[in-house]
Amino acid sequence: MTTATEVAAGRAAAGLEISGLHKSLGGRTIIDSLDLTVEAGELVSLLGPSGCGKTTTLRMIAGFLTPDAGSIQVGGREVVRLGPERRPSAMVFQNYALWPHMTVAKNVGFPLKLRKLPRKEVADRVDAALALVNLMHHKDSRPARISGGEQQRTALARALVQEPELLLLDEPLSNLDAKLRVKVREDIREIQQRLGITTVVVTHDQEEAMSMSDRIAVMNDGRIEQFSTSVDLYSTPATEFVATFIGSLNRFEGRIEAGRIASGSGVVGIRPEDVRFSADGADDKDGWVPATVERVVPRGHFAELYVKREDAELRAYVTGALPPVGARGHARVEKWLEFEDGKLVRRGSAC
Ligand SMILES: Nc1ncnc2c1ncn2[C@@H]1O[C@H](COP(=O)(O)OP(=O)(O)OP(=O)(O)O)[C@@H](O)[C@H]1O
Repeated sequence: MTTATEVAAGRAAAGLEISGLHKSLGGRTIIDSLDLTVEAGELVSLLGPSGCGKTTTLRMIAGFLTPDAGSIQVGGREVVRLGPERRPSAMVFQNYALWPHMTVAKNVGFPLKLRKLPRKEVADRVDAALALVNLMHHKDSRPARISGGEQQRTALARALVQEPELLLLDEPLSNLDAKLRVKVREDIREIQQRLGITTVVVTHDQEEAMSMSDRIAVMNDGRIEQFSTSVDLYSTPATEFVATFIGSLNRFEGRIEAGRIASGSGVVGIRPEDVRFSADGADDKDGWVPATVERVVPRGHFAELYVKREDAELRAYVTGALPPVGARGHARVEKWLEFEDGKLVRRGSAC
């Protein structure tokens, strides 16, 4: 029998290199000269709001949609003119696209059957793929009889059984409930790392992208705004769009002067965790400005405070003892981001 390790060994890690990708649909530019390099063995998410072109990009990588211009190379080989079945990639669709009349094993083995591989080899590779996603016990079940998470794993096994050099996942968790989503994304990441398989995931969920990916390509209106690690995107967003899309932001037109929001030409962005509230002790100096708590929203392990200062209303994330609504004290902005024409120009700090 083929083991999971052999499944992995059968797969050469290959990088993906996209350059100058362009696509118009219905007379409108959907993807505009997009470049993206994914290293061998890396998991990259395409993250962005609805309609920004994530799925269109993934479908072009998979070969289901032909670009108007551009190059797509997998492992250094140009694949842009090849049909999906001739590309070294396998895609897991958002709705899984399982055949209801076939068992889990038959579903998983189907791509190999199409390639007319010997029956014994198909059986061995199906077993190995099912073992990999921990589904051997459902081998003979039909899709309707297994859970959403198990259907997702069946679809994943059907992609992995093909030993692709590149794995493509379209919104892999969108049909699962919140709790299962966390478990399945951990499973996907674990399998992806164990196999070292180059993977591109489409998602509109920033938490999902941040928890799974080596790097994230943040897309906006058919372009990549920034391509980096989640830590870097969060701390040093290149644009106001990225800063607003990744995490939460207090946004003001103007600038920070002696710890206060003052009028000016730029834009100031302040992460809620960079706002401090103190109910006692602070003086009106070092950026501490008199403030009143207007709203307290418990969020589990932290709370969101809405504090009103003379210069602005700020959202702050706080932990520990919560002040009551109406409490007076001081609030201080510890760190902030400064943007001009939508681009980051400076990171400011009160210290
Ligand atoms: N066949 C088509 N004809 C015309 N416009 C299309 C076609 N397919 C997609 N589009 C448009 O292209 C844009 C990008 O669509 P795409 O599905 O790639 O977005 P997305 O980022 O994946 O969004 P979502 O998260 O909502 O799936 C959308 O404005 C969509 O309406």
